[in-house]
Amino acid sequence: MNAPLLHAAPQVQIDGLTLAYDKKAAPVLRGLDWTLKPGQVVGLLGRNGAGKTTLLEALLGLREPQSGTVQLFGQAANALDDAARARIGYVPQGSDLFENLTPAQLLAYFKAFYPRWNQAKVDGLMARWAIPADQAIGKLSGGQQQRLSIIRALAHEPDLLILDEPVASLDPIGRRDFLRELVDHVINRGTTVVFSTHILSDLERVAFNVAFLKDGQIALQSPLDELLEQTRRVTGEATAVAAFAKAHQLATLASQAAQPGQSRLVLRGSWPEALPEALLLQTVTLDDLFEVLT
Ligand SMILES: Nc1ncnc2c1ncn2[C@@H]1O[C@H](COP(=O)(O)OP(=O)(O)OP(=O)(O)O)[C@@H](O)[C@H]1O
Repeated sequence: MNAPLLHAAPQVQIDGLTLAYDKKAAPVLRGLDWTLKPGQVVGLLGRNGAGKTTLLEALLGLREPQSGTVQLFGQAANALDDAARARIGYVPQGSDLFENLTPAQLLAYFKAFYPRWNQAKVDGLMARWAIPADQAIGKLSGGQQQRLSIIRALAHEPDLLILDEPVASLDPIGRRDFLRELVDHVINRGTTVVFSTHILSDLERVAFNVAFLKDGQIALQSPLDELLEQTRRVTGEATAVAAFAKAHQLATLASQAAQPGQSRLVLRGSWPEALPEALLLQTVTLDDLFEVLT
């Protein structure tokens, strides 16, 4: 997997994004800041209704925020020129395909818009994923439509690929094939990828970074390995846990239910070699992190 070019100019730069559907209710996105560098692969995590789709649509300039700015490749997301637009691939959560066209007609239509269209890749994926080229899209199964949407998004070899729950209606074989395509041919050529999913095991296979969306903001973004390495659940007598966290400057990610007089904290930081015997330290999984950070 390519290392992200962390010194390079960001491909996505979001500053102070606030977006509400209903002016009377709390906004879905609340002053959100987010930066994606070229080659970064980020899994976007959040509970149902947290605002992942809203964020991805705003990122693509498809939703007008109340305040804040979104820049893609240094241009305003809602006023991209054609060259910048051609560098983006998007697989939306629902099908946005023209139901009366056939897959062959749809792909021929999109081919005309993209200078960098890889027909060999399209033909290969259409055959491998067994999509009937000449049947109306409306008559394909949900999984077949999702595969077609993925082929359409990959065909022009985008530099920025936005995937909103791309595997939701794929069977296990389809998911495995898609993840393999993503790792072997998309991530390896340095594409910046944002991938929202609720299937955490998929994310562990693909995403180098994870970003947690909570209360309308990116609560935390980190390389996944680093985050798992740095985080432990610590249980013990409340004052001893607090003193330990303070002494080693560990950040509290969450406080969980414990026996009276005890506390159980999820702490993040760099851990000392020698650990006090009175405290119980446990490693955490991505599922645990999802629970405490979303
Ligand atoms: N078009 C819309 N009009 C009004 N409210 C909307 C609209 N789209 C989404 N919402 C609301 O905004 C909030 C965020 O929705 P969004 O679809 O962005 O969440 P999500 O994190 O993608 O959820 P899920 O994991 O269920 O797909 C929800 O409360 C939802 O009801």
